[in-house]
Amino acid sequence: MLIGAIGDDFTGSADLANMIAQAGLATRLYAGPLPASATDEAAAIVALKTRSVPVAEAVAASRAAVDWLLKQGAERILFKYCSTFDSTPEGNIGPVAEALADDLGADRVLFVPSFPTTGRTVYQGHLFVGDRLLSESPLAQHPLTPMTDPDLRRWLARQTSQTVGHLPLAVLRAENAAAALAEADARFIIADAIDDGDIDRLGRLVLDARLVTGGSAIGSGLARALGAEGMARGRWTGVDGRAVLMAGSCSAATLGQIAAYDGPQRRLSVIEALSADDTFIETLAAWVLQQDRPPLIAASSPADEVTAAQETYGRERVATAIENTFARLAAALRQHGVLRFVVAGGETSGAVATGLGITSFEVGPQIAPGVPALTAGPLRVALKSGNFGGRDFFHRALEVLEGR
Ligand SMILES: Nc1ncnc2c1ncn2[C@@H]1O[C@H](COP(=O)(O)OP(=O)(O)OP(=O)(O)O)[C@@H](O)[C@H]1O
Ligand SMILES: O=C(O)[C@@H](O)C(=O)CO
Repeated sequence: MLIGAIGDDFTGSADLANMIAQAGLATRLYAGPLPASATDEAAAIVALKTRSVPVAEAVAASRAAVDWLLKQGAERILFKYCSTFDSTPEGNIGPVAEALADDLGADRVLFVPSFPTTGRTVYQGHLFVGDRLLSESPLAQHPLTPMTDPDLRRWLARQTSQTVGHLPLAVLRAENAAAALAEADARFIIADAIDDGDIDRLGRLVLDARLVTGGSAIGSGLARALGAEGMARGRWTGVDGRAVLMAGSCSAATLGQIAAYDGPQRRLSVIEALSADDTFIETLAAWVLQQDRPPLIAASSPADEVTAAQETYGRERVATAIENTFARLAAALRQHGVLRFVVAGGETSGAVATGLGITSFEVGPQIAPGVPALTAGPLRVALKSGNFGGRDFFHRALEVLEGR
């Protein structure tokens, strides 16, 4: 296993799997109880749910997953977090990186959140989303991990007792970058990177490191540095079976994709989700099966409606009810022979994968930057982070899952 990786959320892990697979490595995404032994793919990604859980829980789950990867023969470890460095002053990026660095005996660890294709870049130690500083982007208002400081050196330093340094762009692009890095007097180093050339430079720099951390782009830089391009890849085949689309993400991108989808649509209301019994699930499944074209079921609402529902019923309660409804619906539809599932939203995707009883996926072609087509037995699945994909994402996903 050339790359063993953990991701701190579900669709972020799928994003990483996509980037590594696109670079040419056969890749498997694990998303549930880990099997006794891994299959023989060159890259394995374990999807965790550690971004917003208490620090100790995140550290324990990450260490256990890395231990499993090492037992499967992983030659190097990649810790994937969000390209917008989603975390709080307590963690979880710093504490998890610290525990892994200790376990792996890594005396220098690079932090590479940059994902240039999606406009997330780091320059002078500051993270940009498009042409805005992170703290002036919508991420500053994130409900769980508000990113109010764009200086990643300062942000990471709050989360860890390790020394935090910086690899400036000019040094990265110079001939002697490796020597300069070797002499850095900090254990944790935030790396500048503003384009894919920088990502490739960083991929080469970390080739011999036991541990690297970052967004999904460094996964592809590393894979390319490993010469992945020439390696054999699994053959993707689509399926032309029944399909369903499910949206639980309320991001602006997902709301636009729902508005643009011209197939049959049905809303799943908060009230319905809170009181969903078996009869409701079967009725919803029957509606899906009656449609001539792939139908979309969406709970997604604009921010003010989400806030109102959360204030009335409780944030956790609403989220869990909607996620459980999608999970049960997916299980029922699977029983009725649905083979293609397209899901929008990280938490929603995790719930649906669990409902379908999937514990690992083979990674296929890219549907959109950050979103791969996935195979699990006879099923073809697309799991999309809230903010990813163009307006025609749902159509595009159905086409790719069908093999077109
Ligand atoms: N109408 C609604 N009112 C309140 N909560 C909702 C509503 N619709 C969906 N939700 C909940 O909002 C959450 C959306 O999170 P999810 O991770 O699926 O999407 P996201 O945050 O856009 O995606 P990502 O984490 O990939 O960026 C889920 O827990 C979902 O159940
Ligand atoms: O890195 C990203 O932007 C995504 O993979 C992600 O983790 C979104 O939550």
